[in-house]
Amino acid sequence: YNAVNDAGSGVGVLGDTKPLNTYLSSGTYYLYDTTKAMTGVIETRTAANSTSLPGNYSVDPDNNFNATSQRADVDAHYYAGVVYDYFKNTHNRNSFDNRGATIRSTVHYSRNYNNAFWNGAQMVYGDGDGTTFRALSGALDVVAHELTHAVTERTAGLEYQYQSGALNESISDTFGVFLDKKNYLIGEDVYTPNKAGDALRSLSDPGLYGQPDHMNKYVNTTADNGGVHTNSGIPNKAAYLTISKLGTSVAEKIYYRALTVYLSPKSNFKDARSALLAAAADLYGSGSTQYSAVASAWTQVGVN
Ligand SMILES: O=C(O)[C@H](CCc1ccccc1)CC1(C(=O)N[C@@H](Cc2c[nH]c3ccccc23)C(=O)O)CCCC1
Ligand SMILES: [Zn+2]
Repeated sequence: YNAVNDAGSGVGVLGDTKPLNTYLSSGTYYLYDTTKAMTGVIETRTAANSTSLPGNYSVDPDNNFNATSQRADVDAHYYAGVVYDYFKNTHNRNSFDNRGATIRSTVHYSRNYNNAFWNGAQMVYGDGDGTTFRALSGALDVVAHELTHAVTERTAGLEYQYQSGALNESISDTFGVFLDKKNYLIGEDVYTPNKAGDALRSLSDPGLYGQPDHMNKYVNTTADNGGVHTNSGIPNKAAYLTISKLGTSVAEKIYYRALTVYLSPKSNFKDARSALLAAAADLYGSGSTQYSAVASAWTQVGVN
């Protein structure tokens, strides 16, 4: 039972090779990363197209996870490590609970499953049907979105309905953009694999994918827990305006402080404006250009 950490390698959903932190035990390599300063580990499992969780560990005989069937496993494991490192290195947060909790992912959930989710205990990813989605763990912004739900649950605890739910959604999309800096899109790497240039959501132009970008376009509905994936367009637009003005390294400090110090379960969009302003004032002063950029962003989306 020689349990040592091994520098494995794997091929991801987009066919790219990447290093993997694996674990050798009794001649088998596991997607089980013990290299982080956690009490827990980062572990990746497969549901093997069933819906039973957490499923069995993803394993390989030679530490080269390069089978097509392993691509979703590779990216879920690798990107979970990237997101762990982001919260630790950028915000000094040790896993989603700030106490080094194990980060567990399960891939190959169900059959042709065009979605992903955090179920309160772990991340779960479908393989997609190959038309609407390819394996959803293949997108860093999706993995960051899901793990940020866990952080939000342990901090602000934003109730997943109506405005607090849309805010919860927007926080996850915003940290998705903090991690996946190449653009202001969500899910573009895994959405409609046969169609280039589109995405699930756009923070810079929420209207592109049917989301409101101003309070006067707020959608009153009971569907989707009160339209949490629709009305997130409004705080998403404010986040875009803030990030494009201040840059990621300033914006992410303001957002993280608002999330962990000022937001609470029933916070609405107006409370979010106040929370972000309070965070900006703490970090840069109430007369700062950072403070006025946040104020301007929320005024532009009709939240004063
Ligand atoms: O984490 C979330 O907010 C979404 C969780 C959705 C879910 C909730 C409860 C049980 C199962 C699934 C998953 C993601 C999401 O935004 N899903 C949207 C859009 C979407 C994805 N696949 C779909 C298939 C049909 C309709 C909508 C969708 C949704 O479920 O609305 C986040 C990033 C990408 C996937
Ligand atoms: Zn979400």
